[in-house]
Amino acid sequence: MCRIIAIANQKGGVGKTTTCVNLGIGLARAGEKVLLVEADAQGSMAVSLGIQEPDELDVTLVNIMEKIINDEDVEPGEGIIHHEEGIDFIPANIELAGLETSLVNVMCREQVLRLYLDGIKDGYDYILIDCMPSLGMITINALVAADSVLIPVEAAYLPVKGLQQLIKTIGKVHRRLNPRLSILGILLTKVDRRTNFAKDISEQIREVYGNNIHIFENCIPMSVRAAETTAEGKSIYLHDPKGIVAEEYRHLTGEVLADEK
Ligand SMILES: Nc1ncnc2c1ncn2[C@@H]1O[C@H](COP(=O)(O)OP(=O)(O)OP(=O)(O)O)[C@@H](O)[C@H]1O
Ligand SMILES: [Mg+2]
Repeated sequence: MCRIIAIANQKGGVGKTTTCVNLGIGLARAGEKVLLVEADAQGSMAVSLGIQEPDELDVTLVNIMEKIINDEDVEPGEGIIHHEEGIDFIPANIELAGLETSLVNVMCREQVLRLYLDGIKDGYDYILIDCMPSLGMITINALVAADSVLIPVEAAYLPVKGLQQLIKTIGKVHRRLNPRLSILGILLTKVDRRTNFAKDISEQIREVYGNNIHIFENCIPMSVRAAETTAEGKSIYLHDPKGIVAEEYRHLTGEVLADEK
């Protein structure tokens, strides 16, 4: 059965896209069939996967969502790009911002992405959705389509306030629109191992949420190697296979695989 995981945090630059790409390719390297969906007008996932000018793409998630909105058929495989590292992906670009605005007047506007993924999910073991840094209608679409949410949190400041808003939104979507939705866990990212931030933040999150929310055992260190992958257009497993970031993303992949389906 396919598991759909939204990677979300309305705070920008916390490592959502980096995690989506490296968890996705990690799962593919473990033999799983994986689709990555970019739900972000910035197009950074497309760039991270080697597409230099996402705004020049002819077919993106936007065209596919427009077809669903207009009740038109989507061809099998339409808009899906095969990546040499063993995953499929659907990129997005700036046009997604326009679509978000026009969703206001659409019937079932929260369900558009779910309707699309319902039609293709049988072909995949995992679908990961890379969300944008906002809690707008496209992110709500991702939460409605998902089974669970992975929340990357940057371990550089005390993030509980922003997390509360995100967790409240996830709760609301769970109650009103998608009873399947759960929180897969919080992943600490960009951890500076010379400081105690990661430990402090884990403790602070546990104080506020008790053991209700899983915090992944491993965390992703701050490393220029991770930052370089974005520009290189390849995963950390190719860019720096023996480094600590690749090792931590392999651990995360193992934890996600071990999580009961
Ligand atoms: N572990 C890391 N160490 C150092 N830099 C990192 C790490 N992970 C990601 N980065 C860099 O930080 C920046 C933000 O990362 P990323 O794009 O993954 O975050 P994001 O949450 O998707 O951002 P946005 O909210 O804009 O979509 C990028 O330049 C990326 O290369
Ligand atoms: Mg991103």
